[in-house]
Amino acid sequence: MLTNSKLSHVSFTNAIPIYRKLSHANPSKRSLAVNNALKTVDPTATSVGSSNSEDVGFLGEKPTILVSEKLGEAGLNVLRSVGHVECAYELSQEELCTKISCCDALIVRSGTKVTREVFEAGKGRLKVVGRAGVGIDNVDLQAATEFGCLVVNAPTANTIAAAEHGIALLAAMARNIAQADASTKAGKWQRSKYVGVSMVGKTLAVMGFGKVGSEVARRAKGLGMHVIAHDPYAPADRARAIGVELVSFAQAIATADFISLHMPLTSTTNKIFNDDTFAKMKKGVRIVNVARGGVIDEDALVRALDNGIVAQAALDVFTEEPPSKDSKLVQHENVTVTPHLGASTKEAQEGVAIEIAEAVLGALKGELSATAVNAPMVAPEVLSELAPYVVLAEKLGRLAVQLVCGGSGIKSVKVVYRSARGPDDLDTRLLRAMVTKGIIEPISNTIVNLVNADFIAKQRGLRISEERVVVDSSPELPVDSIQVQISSVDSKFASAIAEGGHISIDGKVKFGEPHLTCVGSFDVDVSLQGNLILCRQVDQPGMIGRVGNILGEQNVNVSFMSVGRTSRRKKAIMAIGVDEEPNKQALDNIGAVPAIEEFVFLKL
Ligand SMILES: NC(=O)c1ccc[n+]([C@@H]2O[C@H](COP(=O)([O-])OP(=O)(O)OC[C@H]3O[C@@H](n4cnc5c(N)ncnc54)[C@H](O)[C@@H]3O)[C@@H](O)[C@H]2O)c1
Ligand SMILES: O=C(O)[C@H](O)COP(=O)(O)O
Repeated sequence: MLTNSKLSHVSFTNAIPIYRKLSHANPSKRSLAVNNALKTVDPTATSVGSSNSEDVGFLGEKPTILVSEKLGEAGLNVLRSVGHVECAYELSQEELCTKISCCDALIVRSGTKVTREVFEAGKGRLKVVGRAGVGIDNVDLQAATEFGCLVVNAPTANTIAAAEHGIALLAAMARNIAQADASTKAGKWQRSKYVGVSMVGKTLAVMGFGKVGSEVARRAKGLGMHVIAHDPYAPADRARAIGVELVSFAQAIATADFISLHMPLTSTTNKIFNDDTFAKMKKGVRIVNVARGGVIDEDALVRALDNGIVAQAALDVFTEEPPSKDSKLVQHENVTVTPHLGASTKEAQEGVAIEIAEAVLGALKGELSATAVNAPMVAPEVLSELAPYVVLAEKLGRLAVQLVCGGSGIKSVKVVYRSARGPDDLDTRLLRAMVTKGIIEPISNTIVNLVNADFIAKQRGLRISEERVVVDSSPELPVDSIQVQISSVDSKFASAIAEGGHISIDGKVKFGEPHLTCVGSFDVDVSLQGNLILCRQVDQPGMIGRVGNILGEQNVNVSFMSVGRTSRRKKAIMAIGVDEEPNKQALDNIGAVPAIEEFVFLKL
C-alpha cells in the first residue's frame, strides 16, 4: 500500500479583506466573486478608525482615504459617509509617502505625482488610486499594477468644461483678449495693435477626436469653422455624424489655420509637436493646447513663434506645472496662458468629485470599476454572469497547485474553457486572472488580483495559456466547464495526472456552486466548499463507510462524497468534502486503510 505520509500543508495566505461587501445580509454572488478578484488586502495591515460602517456596504473598519488635491464638497461628503477622509494638500513627496502607508485609497488631480515610491510606501494597504479627472500621466501605472493597486479615473464629468475652455482660448487668442486686457488696464488704448483674426470659414484641425476633441469640434462648427480631425483610433462615422472629416496627421497640420490639441500624453504623443512638425505647418498657424503640455516640445514652440510659423498659441497646460516664472514660452507676447483651468468649473468639479468618490468606494468594496485604468473593464452584465465561474476558477487553481509535488517548479499552466459560445462572446480575462490567483497565492506571499495577475505570473516565469473548446451545451451558460492543467511537474497524487502527462482537474458550476468534476482521468462530483480529501483505492464495498467512520470519530463533518472509477472493482477515486480540517490521527488512519493506495488532503 502506498500512503502519502507527507501531506503537504501548504501555507495559505488567505487574505481576508477588511472591506467586504455585505454578502452575509444579502448574499450576492457577483459581489463576492468580484471582491475576490480585486482582493488585495494585507491581513496584517493595521486598521484605522473604529466606526463600524456595515450599513453602507463595508464590514469592519472604515477605510482611510487621503485626498491630496482640492476636491468638490459633494464628492468629499460621499467619501465621508463611509470612510475617514483626510484632505492634505501640497504634500512633499516624502510627506505623501509617509501618509500613504496608513491609507487604503488616495485621490489626486493632475498636481500629485503618484510615483513608484508612493506605491512602495503604500504596499499592502493602498488598494486604489482615484484620479479626479481624465489624464493619468501623473500616475505610474506600471508600478500600480505591480503592487496590485487599482487606478480609476473620472473620465466624463469634465469633458464639457475642457471643451469650453478650449473654445474660450481659441476666441481669446484670435482676438488678443488677454493682451488687450492687460494693456488697457495698464492705461493704454491700443486699438490698432490688437486687431485680431476671424474664425469663421477658417480650418480648425482637432488633434485627438475623443470626448473633449469632439465637443470642441461641435462648438467650432457652430462658430462657422471648417473642422477636420486627426485621430488614429476614432471611428470615421462618429466624425461624419458631426460633419468632421478624419484626416492624416500630415494633412491636418499642413492645412489648418488653427490647431487644437486633445490627445493624451503617451510615449507616442510625447513632443509630437516639434521642430519637424512645426516646419510642416501653414505659416501663421494658431495653436491651442488644453490637453497636456508634454505633447509639445516647448523650446521648439518658442522657436516657431519667433520665426512666425506659429502666429499665436494659447496654452492651459505645460510640461512642468507650474512653469518657471521666467519661461520664455509663458512670457512670449504671442502666447496666452491659463494655469491648467480646463476642468475648473464649479459644475465640472462637483461632477468629477462625485464620479471619483463613487468609483473609489466601489473599488474599496471590491467591485470592478467601469473606469478602471489598469484592469480589464468588464461590463456589469458580463460580471454578473461570470461570478460563479470566477469562484470556480480560483478554486481549481488553488486545488491544482496543491497537487504539485514539492520541488517541482511550475512553468506552464493551461486553462481550457468548454463553452457553447464563440470566443467573441466569452471574455475569459477575469477567469484567467482567478486561476492565476488560485495557483500563486498558496505558494507565495504575494497577493494576486485582477490588476496584477498577468504581471505576477510573468514575473514568476509562469506561462498561462488558454484554450477554448466549443461544445454542444446551452449558450445561455457562459462556460460549461473549466479545466486547469499543470505541465511538466510531478504530482503528490499520481491519479491527478491525465493521459497527456500533466496534472489535470475539471470543474463545473452546478446550481450556482463550484463543483470538482474530474481529477486526472477519473470523473467525480464534489462541491468545492470547505476542504477536500482525495483517495485512490481499489474499488470495493465498504470504503465510503470506513473512511466516513474515521472522519466521524475525529468529529470531522463530511459535506460531500463522490466516487469515480475506471471500471468495476478496479481503481477508483473517492473525493470527500469535509467542513473541518482533519487532524493528523484521522489522516494517518485513512492512510492505514489497506485498500487505499494514495491520498491527499487539500485546502480550498
Ligand atoms: N486642461 C484640462 O484641464 C483638461 C481637462 C480634461 C481633459 N484634459 C486632457 O485632454 C485630453 C483628452 O481628454 P478626453 O477626455 O477627450 O480623452 P479621450 O480619451 O476621450 O480622447 C483622447 C483621444 O485622443 C486620441 N489619440 C490617442 N493617441 C493619439 C494620437 N497619437 N494622435 C491623435 N489622437 C490620438 C484617442 O484615440 C482618443 O480618441 C487628455 O490628455 C486629458 O488629460 C485636459
Ligand atoms: O486630465 C484632466 O482631467 C484635466 O487635466 C484636469 O486636471 P485637474 O483635475 O488637475 O484640473
